[in-house]
Amino acid sequence: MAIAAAIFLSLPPQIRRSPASIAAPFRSTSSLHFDSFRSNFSSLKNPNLRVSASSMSIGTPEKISTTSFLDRRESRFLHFVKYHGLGNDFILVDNRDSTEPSITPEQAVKLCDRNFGIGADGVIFAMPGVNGTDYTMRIFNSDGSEPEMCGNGVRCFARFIAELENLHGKQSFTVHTGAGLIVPEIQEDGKVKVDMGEPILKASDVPTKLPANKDQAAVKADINVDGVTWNVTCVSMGNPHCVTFGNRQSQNLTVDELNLAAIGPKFEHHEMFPARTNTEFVEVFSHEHLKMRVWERGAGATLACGTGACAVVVAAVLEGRAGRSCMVDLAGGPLDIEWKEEDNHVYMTGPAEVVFYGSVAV
Ligand SMILES: N[C@@H](CCC[C@H](N)C(=O)O)C(=O)O
Repeated sequence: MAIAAAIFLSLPPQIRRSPASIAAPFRSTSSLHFDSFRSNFSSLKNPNLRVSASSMSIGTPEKISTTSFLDRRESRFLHFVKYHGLGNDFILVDNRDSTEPSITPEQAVKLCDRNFGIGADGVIFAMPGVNGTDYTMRIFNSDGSEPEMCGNGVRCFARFIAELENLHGKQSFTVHTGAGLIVPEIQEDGKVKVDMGEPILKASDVPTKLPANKDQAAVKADINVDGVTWNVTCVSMGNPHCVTFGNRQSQNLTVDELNLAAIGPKFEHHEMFPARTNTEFVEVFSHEHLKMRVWERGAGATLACGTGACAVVVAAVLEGRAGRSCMVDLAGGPLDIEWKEEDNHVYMTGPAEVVFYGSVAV
């Protein structure tokens, strides 16, 4: 697999354009243009990794328009745009012409590799809608598994669709996902507010084998992980989450002190989670302000997890630790989450940004 053609980077924060123009980042005349690096990259150890063009210029007019770039349909090349939502990064693929993803899970693993590929937490496919929805979103994690939903991913998805369809300003879409209907809405300021639907609390549907309470939910349940008894609440946002605020040794976590790489996989593969699990470790600052670190199923430690932040607020409400509307700090930045009493839906608001676009031979 060779990475080829032009790679364009979005502007660094200090020279980013106004929010209104961020909606059309590719059309900027001042994007960093990395047409470059042939010599640098050719010396890399991976002979399959190539960036083909040959000059680097900053502040040049664009040489390839977004539309012409994404409209190319050479069969050997996969054209992509890389986005991130608070550092949770994805390779977005225009798959609107087919109901099957254009690459396999094995190819996704290679593309997501941060040393030998493009580097990402997952690959997201924009596909035709079903059952009257505008679009379908599918995603492969960086380990090739397919989750039901991705919160940061769906914000990136909305911005990707707006770019593909040349839409500006406030826009909303209905998106079919493995978690059912999800409705992202691009706001005037460029952030994306997403109706993430209702949380699933029934333990067997999360799924978890942990003991349930009278409402069939696993709330404040004890789980032994590697000799430590953790107190957890399990929530599905379409995908499974195990949320913890502490363990027997430390009732209130200081999340920066955790060795996530050591403890995360032990939760992910714990026998109490038949579909594996995402795990959120949470510190409570106040009733409206939480901080979390996440170990994601199929992707490991990531800088942010949208479904995870939603699950955290639901769990915090169920445990009486926070109100229904919270700011959740993640390693990549904050998300605003609200679990509305009126409709029982969770709403997530946060950014989604282009990183670069390019092509890869597959
Ligand atoms: N980072 C995502 C979640 C992606 C899926 C997750 N790894 C899973 O397997 O469930 C988010 O922002 O929600």
